[in-house]
Amino acid sequence: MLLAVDCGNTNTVFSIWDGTQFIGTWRTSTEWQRTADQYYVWLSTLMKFQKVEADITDMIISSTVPRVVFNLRVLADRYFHTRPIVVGKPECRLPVDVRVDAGTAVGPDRLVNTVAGYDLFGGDLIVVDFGTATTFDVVASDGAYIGGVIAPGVNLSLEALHNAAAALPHVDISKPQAVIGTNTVACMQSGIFWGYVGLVREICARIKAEREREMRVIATGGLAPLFQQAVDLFDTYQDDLTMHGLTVIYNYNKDTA
Ligand SMILES: Nc1ncnc2c1ncn2[C@@H]1O[C@H](COP(=O)(O)OP(=O)(O)O)[C@@H](O)[C@H]1O
Ligand SMILES: CC(C)(COP(=O)(O)O)[C@@H](O)C(=O)NCCC(=O)O
Ligand SMILES: [K+]
Repeated sequence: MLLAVDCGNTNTVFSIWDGTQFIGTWRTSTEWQRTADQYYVWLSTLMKFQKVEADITDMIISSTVPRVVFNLRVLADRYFHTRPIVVGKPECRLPVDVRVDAGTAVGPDRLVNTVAGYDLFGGDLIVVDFGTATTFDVVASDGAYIGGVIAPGVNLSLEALHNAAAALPHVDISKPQAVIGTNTVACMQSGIFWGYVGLVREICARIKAEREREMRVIATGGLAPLFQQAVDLFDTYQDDLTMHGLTVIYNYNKDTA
């Protein structure tokens, strides 16, 4: 079975794919110091607890944090006796083209999102990923990744306000009742929530205008549901988009090995 690992700047997600479906998914915070032994104790404990029986024989990794890959490689070698496929490394082939400026190291999560989006929906897509950063990945009609947009993440923006201004508290994001806030927390939530709605609308509209075509907008990532339920910004919300992309890339590399 396949262990797929999606490591973002905030969270790392492990999923086990039995060839047909994901039979277990677990999330931990991203810490590059975590060792292979620590990962294994954590993972095997949760698997036992949820009675997930899996003979892991293969592993694929996408990591936006280069430093964590070393210990994940040790995990693969020591506990699963396999060499992982690492997205972004030359030996990992992608089923789509990447058409960006020479020398650009595109975030592997964005490449995986592109592959997943194209596999599920075909071309002419905008994938919006609400992670630590909010990324927009533009997928051409032939499935190629042709660039995109990187904006500060929702929680990052709230943290920045709190860190930079002495009188602004730490607040969690939620949809405010009104645009005009009548207390500090409501004012901050309004600025970030409605500011983000505007950001997503404007960027998607400009991408479509630049491409001179209609494009499907897919949302994924931790905070996508908040925006999905609150306003009409996306055509589709796809919770496990990145994980799906990892299985597609894994199969592609196996088939063309
Ligand atoms: N269900 C949730 N509700 C609220 N915040 C969440 C939820 N899931 C994730 N987040 C927050 O959203 C941000 C993005 O999370 P995630 O998509 O895991 O980021 P990354 O892939 O960059 O690690 C983080 O700040 C995280 O704490
Ligand atoms: C933009 C990102 C920080 C997003 O990471 P995430 O929010 O998923 O942790 C990541 O994709 C990255 O480090 N990209 C490298 C630069 C690029 O994609 O062009
Ligand atoms: K991500």
